[in-house]
Amino acid sequence: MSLPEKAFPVSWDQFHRDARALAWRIAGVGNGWKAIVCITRGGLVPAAIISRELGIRVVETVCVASYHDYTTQGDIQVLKEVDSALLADDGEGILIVDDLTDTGKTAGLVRAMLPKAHFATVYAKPKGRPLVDTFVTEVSQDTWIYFPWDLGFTYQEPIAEGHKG
Ligand SMILES: O=P(O)(O)OC[C@H]1O[C@H](OP(=O)(O)OP(=O)(O)O)[C@H](O)[C@@H]1O
Ligand code: HPA
Ligand SMILES: [Mg+2]
Repeated sequence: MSLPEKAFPVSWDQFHRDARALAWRIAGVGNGWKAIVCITRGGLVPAAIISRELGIRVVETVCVASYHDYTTQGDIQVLKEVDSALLADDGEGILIVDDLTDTGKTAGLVRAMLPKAHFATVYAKPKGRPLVDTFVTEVSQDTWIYFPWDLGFTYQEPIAEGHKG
């Protein structure tokens, strides 16, 4: 397991604010969305917030997994496809939501299912950025984003201790 150099920890409060900021940006793009398609599991949390903010009550999932060993990406697996009723019109009027795009592999796969859908993520890294239409914050490729649902309270070593030779 190789740990990325930089850490970007996100609290629940910050995630809520960032997901709301994403909802504001999507509201500026258009309205009348037919449904949200959220990419599980990470997309479930921003999808709940966006669904509430924009009044989109039809929320579908596409279930994809690729990071099987914490920070190491393996083969991408589609565990559940999008309901065929939502595949009409190549995804026109559909809002795809995920927590982040990193290498862009997941975004590329789901985009191919719904080519005309609008793709939104809360965070984006440079490799994945060209695959999403709307995002809130970009972090560098060598940064790992720690989401609040993956974290607990632990002792933090003082900064100076970590720099001792
Ligand atoms: O741009 P990529 O390199 O494809 O990575 C981004 C994807 O990786 C994570 O999901 P993961 O597959 O770990 O599953 P999870 O959402 O269940 O945590 C994250 O939630 C994105 O969906
Ligand atoms: O930076 C990340 N953080 C959490 N999950 C992820 N899945 C891909 N990249 C990341
Ligand atoms: Mg995911």
